[in-house]
Amino acid sequence: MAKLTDERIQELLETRQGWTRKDGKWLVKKFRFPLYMKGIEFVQQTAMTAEALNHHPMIAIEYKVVTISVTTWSEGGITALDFELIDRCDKLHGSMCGSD
Ligand SMILES: C[C@H](O)[C@H](O)[C@H]1CNC2=NC(N)=NC(=O)C2=N1
Repeated sequence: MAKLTDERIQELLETRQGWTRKDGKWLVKKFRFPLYMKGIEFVQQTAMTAEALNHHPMIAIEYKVVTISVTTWSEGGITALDFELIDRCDKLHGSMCGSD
Protein backbone atom coordinates (compact mmCIF):
# COMPACT_ATOMS: atom_id res chain seq x y z
CA MET A 1 0.00 0.00 0.00
CA ALA A 2 2.06 2.97 -1.23
CA LYS A 3 1.97 6.47 0.26
CA LEU A 4 -0.35 8.90 -1.52
CA THR A 5 0.97 12.08 -3.08
CA ASP A 6 0.31 15.46 -1.44
CA GLU A 7 -1.94 16.39 -4.36
CA ARG A 8 -4.00 13.21 -4.02
CA ILE A 9 -4.31 13.64 -0.24
CA GLN A 10 -5.50 17.23 -0.69
CA GLU A 11 -7.99 16.12 -3.34
CA LEU A 12 -9.40 13.39 -1.09
CA LEU A 13 -9.60 15.69 1.95
CA GLU A 14 -11.62 18.24 -0.03
CA THR A 15 -14.52 15.80 -0.33
CA ARG A 16 -14.56 14.95 3.40
CA GLN A 17 -15.66 16.98 6.42
CA GLY A 18 -13.59 17.87 9.45
CA TRP A 19 -10.39 15.95 8.74
CA THR A 20 -7.07 17.78 8.91
CA ARG A 21 -3.57 16.67 7.98
CA LYS A 22 -1.10 16.93 10.87
CA ASP A 23 2.70 16.64 10.77
CA GLY A 24 2.35 15.53 7.16
CA LYS A 25 1.57 11.93 7.98
CA TRP A 26 -1.58 11.99 10.15
CA LEU A 27 -5.26 12.48 9.36
CA VAL A 28 -7.03 13.79 12.47
CA LYS A 29 -10.64 14.55 13.38
CA LYS A 30 -12.51 15.31 16.62
CA PHE A 31 -15.92 13.61 16.91
CA ARG A 32 -18.37 15.14 19.39
CA PHE A 33 -21.15 13.19 21.09
CA PRO A 34 -24.25 14.18 23.10
CA LEU A 35 -23.40 11.64 25.80
CA TYR A 36 -20.15 10.26 27.12
CA MET A 37 -21.32 6.67 26.62
CA LYS A 38 -22.18 7.41 22.98
CA GLY A 39 -18.55 8.31 22.49
CA ILE A 40 -17.52 5.07 24.15
CA GLU A 41 -19.85 3.15 21.82
CA PHE A 42 -18.20 4.90 18.87
CA VAL A 43 -14.77 3.88 20.19
CA GLN A 44 -15.87 0.27 20.51
CA GLN A 45 -17.27 0.21 16.96
CA THR A 46 -14.19 1.97 15.58
CA ALA A 47 -11.96 -0.59 17.27
CA MET A 48 -13.92 -3.44 15.68
CA THR A 49 -13.65 -1.74 12.29
CA ALA A 50 -9.91 -1.34 12.80
CA GLU A 51 -9.57 -5.01 13.62
CA ALA A 52 -11.57 -5.97 10.54
CA LEU A 53 -9.34 -3.78 8.36
CA ASN A 54 -6.19 -4.66 10.30
CA HIS A 55 -5.59 -0.91 10.23
CA HIS A 56 -5.62 0.87 13.58
CA PRO A 57 -6.08 4.50 14.59
CA MET A 58 -4.89 6.35 17.65
CA ILE A 59 -7.98 7.09 19.74
CA ALA A 60 -8.19 9.78 22.42
CA ILE A 61 -11.26 10.05 24.66
CA GLU A 62 -11.84 13.46 26.27
CA TYR A 63 -15.26 13.23 27.94
CA LYS A 64 -17.74 13.72 25.03
CA VAL A 65 -15.04 14.28 22.39
CA VAL A 66 -13.22 11.40 20.67
CA THR A 67 -10.18 12.25 18.57
CA ILE A 68 -9.26 9.81 15.82
CA SER A 69 -5.75 10.01 14.33
CA VAL A 70 -4.79 7.78 11.41
CA THR A 71 -1.58 7.05 9.55
CA THR A 72 -0.04 3.95 7.96
CA TRP A 73 2.82 3.04 10.25
CA SER A 74 4.40 0.55 7.82
CA GLU A 75 4.62 3.24 5.11
CA GLY A 76 5.44 6.17 7.39
CA GLY A 77 2.69 8.21 5.80
CA ILE A 78 -0.86 8.39 4.45
CA THR A 79 -2.24 5.63 2.21
CA ALA A 80 -5.59 4.61 0.75
CA LEU A 81 -6.14 2.42 3.82
CA ASP A 82 -6.18 5.55 5.98
CA PHE A 83 -8.95 7.03 3.86
CA GLU A 84 -10.85 3.73 4.03
CA LEU A 85 -10.70 3.87 7.82
CA ILE A 86 -11.67 7.55 8.11
CA ASP A 87 -14.61 7.03 5.77
CA ARG A 88 -15.84 4.21 7.99
CA CYS A 89 -15.42 6.42 11.07
CA ASP A 90 -17.51 9.14 9.42
CA LYS A 91 -20.21 6.63 8.40
CA LEU A 92 -20.29 5.24 11.93
CA HIS A 93 -20.57 8.68 13.50
CA GLY A 94 -23.22 9.65 10.95
CA SER A 95 -25.26 6.55 11.75
CA MET A 96 -25.03 7.32 15.48
CA CYS A 97 -25.52 11.08 15.45
CA GLY A 98 -26.87 12.06 12.05
CA SER A 99 -24.47 12.94 9.21
CA ASP A 100 -21.86 15.61 9.92
C1 LIG B 1 1.19 -6.94 11.83
C2 LIG B 1 0.01 -6.03 11.55
O1 LIG B 1 -0.67 -6.50 10.39
C3 LIG B 1 0.50 -4.63 11.22
O2 LIG B 1 1.27 -4.14 12.30
C4 LIG B 1 -0.66 -3.65 10.96
C5 LIG B 1 -1.53 -3.44 12.15
N1 LIG B 1 -2.31 -2.20 12.07
C6 LIG B 1 -1.81 -1.13 11.40
N2 LIG B 1 -2.40 0.09 11.53
C7 LIG B 1 -1.90 1.18 10.92
N3 LIG B 1 -2.51 2.37 11.08
N4 LIG B 1 -0.80 1.09 10.17
C8 LIG B 1 -0.12 -0.06 9.99
O3 LIG B 1 0.92 -0.07 9.31
C9 LIG B 1 -0.64 -1.25 10.60
N5 LIG B 1 -0.06 -2.45 10.46
